[in-house]
Amino acid sequence: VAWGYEGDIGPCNWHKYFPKAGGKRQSPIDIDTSATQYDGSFKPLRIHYDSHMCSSLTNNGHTFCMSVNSDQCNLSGGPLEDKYRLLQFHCHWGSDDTKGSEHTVDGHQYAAELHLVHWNTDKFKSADEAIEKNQGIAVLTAFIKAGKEHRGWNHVLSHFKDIKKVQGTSTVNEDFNPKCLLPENQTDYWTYEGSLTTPPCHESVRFIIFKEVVEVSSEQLAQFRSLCVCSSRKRDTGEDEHLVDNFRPIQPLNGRVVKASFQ
Ligand SMILES: C[C@@H](NC(=O)c1ccc(Cl)c(S(N)(=O)=O)c1)c1ccccc1O
Ligand SMILES: [Zn+2]
Repeated sequence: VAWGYEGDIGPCNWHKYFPKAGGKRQSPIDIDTSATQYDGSFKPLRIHYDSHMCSSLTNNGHTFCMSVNSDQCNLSGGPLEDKYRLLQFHCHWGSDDTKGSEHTVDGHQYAAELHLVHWNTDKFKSADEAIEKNQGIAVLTAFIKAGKEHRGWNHVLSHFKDIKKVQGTSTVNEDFNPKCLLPENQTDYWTYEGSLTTPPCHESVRFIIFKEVVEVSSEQLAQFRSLCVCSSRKRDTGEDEHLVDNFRPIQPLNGRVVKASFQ
């Protein structure tokens, strides 16, 4: 079923075709820093990615998605009880630098948000199984704001011309380690239990959201916006429709508590 971020197929109607979108533990949420609870029991987060992973970059009409097929990119520790493997990473962004992130912090929205999606290899046999199950998915999340240029992002953006159109795919073989896209401080983060922020909105996700914000240049952010939604549907002026504002609105917390790894 076609879904999107505006009009009749937008987030307010997702629940009609994807019933879980109306659930009690949906994402994204606003992080009210005065209500977070410090949890001193978290072990150090262990993020072990190798860079010799062949991966492909695709424009799926909703975002760009760098899929990873390396069994050496693993995540464990922190709030996680099991070992998780990197499946893909993608971003959400806005039509200008004042909006674009899905989660907000004390009501503040950032220009973009990076999601590194991992699946639980201790409990499940495949990502397709894990994506529907509680504790199946862990997403490392970093906020992005406009500032100085980020050289690591250029490795990804350099492939965007190949995926400008929907279903465009480019193979990325160069030595690229997505760990370079994360902030330096990987000990301070918030974490809570939520859902996929896109249909089918399975309530299977543990979000781990770094407090430190990553900077990229405004020109790099503009490159995110250069992706096209679909080559077929041209606007009456004949120009491409760009993929922007692909962020879901804030969802009710419903009594969930956001834990903090720091005081
Ligand atoms: C947009 C893209 N979504 C994902 O691939 C996705 C998968 C897992 C997670 Cl955990 C997230 S998220 N945003 O919560 O981190 C997003 C998508 C494209 C096409 C069809 C369905 C579909 O879901
Ligand atoms: Zn996402």
